Amino acid sequence: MDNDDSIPTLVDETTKVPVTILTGYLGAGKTTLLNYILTENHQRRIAVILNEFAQGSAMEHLLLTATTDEKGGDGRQRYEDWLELRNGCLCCSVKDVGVQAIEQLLEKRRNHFDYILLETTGVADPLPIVNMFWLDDELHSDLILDGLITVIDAYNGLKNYADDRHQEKALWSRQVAIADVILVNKIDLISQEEKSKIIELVRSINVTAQIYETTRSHIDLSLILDRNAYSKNSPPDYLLKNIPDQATTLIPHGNQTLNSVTMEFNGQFDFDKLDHLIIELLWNEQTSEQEIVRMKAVLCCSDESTYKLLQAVGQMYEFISTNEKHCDNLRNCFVLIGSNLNQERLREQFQKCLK
Ligand SMILES: Nc1nc2c(ncn2[C@@H]2O[C@H](COP(=O)(O)OP(=O)(O)OP(=O)(O)O)[C@@H](O)[C@H]2O)c(=O)[nH]1
Repeated sequence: MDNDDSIPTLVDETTKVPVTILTGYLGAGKTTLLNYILTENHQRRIAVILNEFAQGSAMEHLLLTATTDEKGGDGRQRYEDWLELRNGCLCCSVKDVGVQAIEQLLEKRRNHFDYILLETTGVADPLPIVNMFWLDDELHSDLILDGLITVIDAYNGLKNYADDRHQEKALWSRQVAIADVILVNKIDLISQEEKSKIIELVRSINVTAQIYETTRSHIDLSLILDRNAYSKNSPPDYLLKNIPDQATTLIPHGNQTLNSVTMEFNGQFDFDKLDHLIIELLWNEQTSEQEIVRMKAVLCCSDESTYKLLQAVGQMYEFISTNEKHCDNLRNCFVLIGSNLNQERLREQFQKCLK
């Protein structure tokens, strides 16, 4: 079957409001980045949402600070709204209350903003928040996940990494692991040698993220906003280029060892088998030792003439059909990031799903 027929069933992404999630350890430079974006941005009307977890109360507060150019001139206004909401179910088939609240805000402030930046607290595990925006098309949400930016304090990065061993979940490394874009900030405070070390560490955890070195979080905004990282429109060849088949060096990590595994296969996959394997890996084989936190792939399936993309964050995953024909170039590239990943075993498991 030629899957071109299935593409119209996908929602029209152009009418949705993109959400970029901003994460990073305490003092890394997130607020500095937000201020920079709100000052420099001339393309988008951005709403900033600060996410704070009130420990123990099961209540979540969302503080919205939006900068909007209401009068079309220089009449920039800032306003704040507090939302209080109960923590919701992190399930892709039920809309999270956080998402509903943001949609209501969108409704209330219609025409006031067309882009959302959601800042998580410095000690937050970003996975549940990313999963909150992992929305099935059938839910007809106005929101669409656009990307995940992690800001790193280059000066304290190695120490933050070392401190991970005292944490149950190695939060600093997880923030690095699931990012699409990583800003290695405070570059002004470190030497060339220190810079190489921190970048090598970051790259060893996440092989695919775009890494930018910044001072005071200054960055060309076109590199971090409107990235379409989870869209059917993201070009399939971004993974097919320059991704070597390898497992990054395992880095001892106390309780956990986070690494990336990249694999290339030639041929076509049996979609049902592959889908089954992904469920196994993400739902049934997640243990405290081995956990996949991020997966991306470009692949060819036997019943389709176009490339498919696979995106997974935590336990949420989706296959996205693209318009790009693979012709006879049957390359398949997979990137998996997680703790204690065994490349040999994974390779065997994927190999068995080939036709
Ligand atoms: N030297 C230097 N200082 C920076 C840089 N970026 C930010 N800072 C300073 O670092 C401090 C922390 O920056 P913030 O932007 O508040 O960091 P944050 O990530 O929002 O911190 P939390 O709100 O605690 O999570 C501030 O005093 C900033 O002025 C940088 O590139 N170089």
